[in-house]
Order: sequence, then C-alpha cells, then structure tokens
Amino acid sequence: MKLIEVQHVTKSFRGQVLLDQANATFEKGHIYGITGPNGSGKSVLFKLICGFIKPDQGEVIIHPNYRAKNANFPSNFGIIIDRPGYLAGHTGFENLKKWAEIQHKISDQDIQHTMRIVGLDPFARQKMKSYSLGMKQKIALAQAIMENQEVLILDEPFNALDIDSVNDIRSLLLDYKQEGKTIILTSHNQEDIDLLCDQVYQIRNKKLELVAPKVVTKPKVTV
Ligand SMILES: Nc1ncnc2c1ncn2[C@@H]1O[C@H](COP(=O)(O)OP(=O)(O)OP(=O)(O)O)[C@@H](O)[C@H]1O
Repeated sequence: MKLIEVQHVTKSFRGQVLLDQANATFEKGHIYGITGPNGSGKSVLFKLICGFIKPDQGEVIIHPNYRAKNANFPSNFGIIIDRPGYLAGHTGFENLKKWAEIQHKISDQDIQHTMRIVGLDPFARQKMKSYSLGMKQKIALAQAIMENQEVLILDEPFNALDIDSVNDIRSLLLDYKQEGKTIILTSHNQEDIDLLCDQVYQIRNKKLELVAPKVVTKPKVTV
C-alpha cells in the first residue's frame, strides 16, 4: 500500500532551488532511509511530507487512512524533525505528559512505559534543564513513539545516543517494522542505514534518487 507519495516536488528558499522535481514512494511496513550531505534538504523533505511547509510545485499525497479528515495533511505521525521545545524547569515525564495532553490518547502508565523503552527513568526528579544531549534525544524519541503512531518520521533519531542506546533503538525500529509500522529516517551513519533500511533515497545535486540496493555476493562454495 502506497502510504506517502512525493510527486514532482520542487522547493526553493530565497531563489535557491533545494529540491528539484523530487519523486518518491513510501509503502506501508518498510523502513526508508534518506541520505545526503549537510544542508541538502533532508529535513526540508520531512517538513514537506508532514505538511509543515508547502511545495512550490508538485504535491505530497498521503493515503486517506493516514490523513486528517477533509485534508491532505497527515494525522497521527510520530515526528522528530526539529527537537521539540520543552519546559526546562520540568521533569522528562512532566514534559511528555504536557505533549500527551494535546491528544488525550494515552495514560500516565503509557508514558512511563515509553520512557523505560527509550532508557529513561520515568520517576527521576531531574529537571530537563540539566538533561544531557542524549537524554534530550531520548525525550524526543519518546514523544515521537509514545502514542503508538503507525508512521514515524525520524530526522537523525540516533543523534547523541550512546552505543547501547543506539542498539536498543535500532531493535525497537526493526520490531516496529515487523508490526507493520512505516518509518522514514535520516542518519549520517551508514551503518544505521545499512542495518535498518529496506530502501534508500539520496539527495544529490538537488535531485532525490533511489539508491540501488547493495548486491550481496555469496562466497563461492567448493566441494
Ligand atoms: N524556512 C527556511 N527558510 C530558508 N532556508 C531554509 C529554511 N528551511 C531550510 N532552509 C535551508 O535549506 C537548506 C537545507 O536544510 P535542511 O535542514 O533540510 O538540510 P539537511 O539535509 O537536513 O542538513 P543536515 O544534514 O545538516 O541536517 C539549508 O541551507 C537551510 O538553511
């Protein structure tokens, strides 16, 4: 099932073309990687997909099951693009609870469960102003996944995470894929892309190109 289609999307800022006639298809139940150099437009592509900004030309089509009623605007996507603004004088749990109150879909127990999944103590009294970068990243991840979203748009989800946490989140994302969730992520770490992604698009020279899958050559067996 085609969940998201990017069709002939062009986007410029201040007269500079960033994406030129970009096309991509994202199907349900797969993990997709978006790669490209710094400043090539990966986050902009995510914002276009999420409807935060509009294309100059072309369109992003979201499957009707995954968009808000009467609008071509995604609903119930879990998103990390720019880090969420948080209340520095509150704990991680209190911040997540504030975000959860927008939709009223999940309980305190659900939030606590999610915090444990990402490796945070839900009962810690530490305020977010003294959180490390990695802990803030875990809060961003928790916010993206806590409502059990079917589609995850994750810009650099592994940023600032230690190796054990990277492994935990990689496993979590692969489990989500098995459950039929759809994930689109960026990473500057090729290992994340190789391990996780079924298909990879790269942004090169303003074009969005599908990267050919790696050819795995089997070792010759001699008898
Ligand atoms: N709202 C905006 N107004 C003007 N320029 C913008 C805006 N949003 C993004 N840009 C520019 O678009 C370019 C691409 O930005 P983007 O954040 O998408 O890059 P990226 O590929 O995600 O980079 P990185 O790998 O460093 O995260 C940058 O030069 C950025 O300054």
